[in-house]
Amino acid sequence: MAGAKICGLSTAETVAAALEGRAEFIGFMFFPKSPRVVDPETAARLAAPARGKTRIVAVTVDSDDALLDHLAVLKPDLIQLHGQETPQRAAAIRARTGAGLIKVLPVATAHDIDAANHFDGLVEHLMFEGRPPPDADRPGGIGAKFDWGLLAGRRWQKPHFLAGGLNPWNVQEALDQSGAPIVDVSSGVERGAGLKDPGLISAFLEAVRRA
Ligand SMILES: O=C(O)c1ccccc1NCC(=O)[C@H](O)[C@H](O)COP(=O)(O)O
Repeated sequence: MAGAKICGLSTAETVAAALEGRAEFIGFMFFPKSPRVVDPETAARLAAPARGKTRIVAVTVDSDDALLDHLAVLKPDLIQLHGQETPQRAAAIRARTGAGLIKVLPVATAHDIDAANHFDGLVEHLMFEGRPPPDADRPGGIGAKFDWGLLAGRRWQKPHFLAGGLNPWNVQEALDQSGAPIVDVSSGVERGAGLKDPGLISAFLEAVRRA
């Protein structure tokens, strides 16, 4: 069975829905322009009932060291690198924080997937997400899909994530086409910008379980 991550949580009700549906990962967003942004103290409060039951992920975009240090109040299991971080910067973040890393690679073509080789073994998980259009105001969480078949038969040292444009109605097809071991969703379980819906979270996790 595939694993699932529910990303961009900002309320106790939606954290509870993710836990109830047995999400393996939950994500909190620390990119200031995101409609899902929370501060580290709020994330720590929301994450308290989840600790030890699921893996807690802090999503960052080309973060400076001050934010990384501030994330200590959350004690994330993993830090998601969603910007232009190089392998050298990823190694420095791992050393500074002691957290495992998820490195996100934006994908439009098969060539984009090769970039993963620079991070394989260095990070705990790779994540492949549809490449946002050039005029997007943020590098993720906008429902951008790619050809899921590009991942078929591909494996790296640790299980990888598929992300971008998934929802309760297409996740089975995405898993069938990609063979991805873990899926990640944000806007596909929302009823409005940044507003996660507990019912959609449950439906997504149920669809992953059934796939
Ligand atoms: O969610 C955001 O606003 C965001 C901003 C900047 C970087 C990353 C962001 N989100 C990351 C994610 O939530 C995941 O990549 C997500 O699974 C994919 O988003 P979606 O296509 O909306 O499901």
